[in-house]
Amino acid sequence: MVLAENGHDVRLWTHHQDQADEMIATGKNARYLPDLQLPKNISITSDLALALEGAELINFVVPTKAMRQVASQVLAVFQEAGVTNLPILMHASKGLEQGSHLRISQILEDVFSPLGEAKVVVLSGPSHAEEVAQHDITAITAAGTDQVACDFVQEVFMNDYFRVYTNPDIIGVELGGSLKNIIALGAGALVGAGFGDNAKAALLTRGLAEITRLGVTMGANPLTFMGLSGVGDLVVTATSVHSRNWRAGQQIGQGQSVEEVEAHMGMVVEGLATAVSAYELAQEKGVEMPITQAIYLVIKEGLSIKEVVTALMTRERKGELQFEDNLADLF
Ligand SMILES: NC(=O)c1ccc[n+]([C@@H]2O[C@H](COP(=O)([O-])OP(=O)(O)OC[C@H]3O[C@@H](n4cnc5c(N)ncnc54)[C@H](O)[C@@H]3O)[C@@H](O)[C@H]2O)c1
Ligand SMILES: O=P(O)(O)OC[C@H](O)CO
Repeated sequence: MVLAENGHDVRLWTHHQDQADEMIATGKNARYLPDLQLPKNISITSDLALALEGAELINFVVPTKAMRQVASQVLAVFQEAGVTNLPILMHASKGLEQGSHLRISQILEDVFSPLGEAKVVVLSGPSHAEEVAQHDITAITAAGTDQVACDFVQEVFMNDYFRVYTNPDIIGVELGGSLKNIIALGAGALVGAGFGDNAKAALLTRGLAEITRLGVTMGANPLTFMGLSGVGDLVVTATSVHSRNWRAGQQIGQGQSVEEVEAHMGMVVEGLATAVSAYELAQEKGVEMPITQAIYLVIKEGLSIKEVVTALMTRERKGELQFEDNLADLF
């Protein structure tokens, strides 16, 4: 909707034929934004080849677990059409691939490698779709290693209610956006289990510390986690009723099983799968992530929120900074 309102011709592809038919007939997206009329310059189709023809920018926004499959479908269309020059590939999804622990841009680079080196940009930051669609003020980050591609994404998306900053640190931006969902689940779980504001503040702060710890190990710039895609997205997701991750956490904190919560949400709760991937990645890299581990134990071993909170609070004593730390050495 932002792109269309900025005057660009947009093609919206869905794999559900009936959803496409309904949107074409009504001009509305009844399932996601029932009260809003879609701009007229969005054409809707379930024909992927039609959606891709001549596109300058492709935006992938399917759940992480569907990303490789959908990207492979796009590759097949390109190969069939004899495309040799890849358009800019962009995504706005937040997660790590199960098993490989790859970031989304790495999945896209991998899938499209038969056609050469892909220019991938991620658009990530504090942004609930419901609020963007109503023109509420949003500021977000376009990150990638190709500056021209990032500038292009910034240019086409920016307007007076949607402000885009560029950032070359795609590792940090993708990890910030993915890992905050684990902490948002935890924040909802604390509320569901009856804990208060002190607990929430402690979780967000120590959550950001462990996100940064894994991020820096993976090659990110620590300052990215102080930005929109780091602390910004953490705050919006961990404190908002719009957040699926927060709501899922709240229900788990109230005693519902993970399976029940996932089945009833009707939309992806990325933090559940990301907690497992991030825990495995942290183990592999030898990075301490106690909150992620706690959420992992709730998901995989069925521990209750109260049990993991007690375990977190009674861990060995620590320093927030070390007495021998030099501020200049921290970054
Ligand atoms: N909703 C938001 O406000 C928001 C904001 C920023 C980022 N994100 C991220 O965007 C991604 C998608 O989130 P969403 O809220 O749109 O989730 P969603 O569960 O609503 O799924 C998005 C779309 O993907 C489609 N889809 C699912 N599996 C598919 C497959 N195998 N093939 C083709 N299409 C498939 C669904 O039908 C749906 O139309 C997530 O990674 C999420 O973290 C969402
Ligand atoms: O609804 P959630 O929890 O998937 O969060 C949506 C976005 O990531 C917020 O920026």
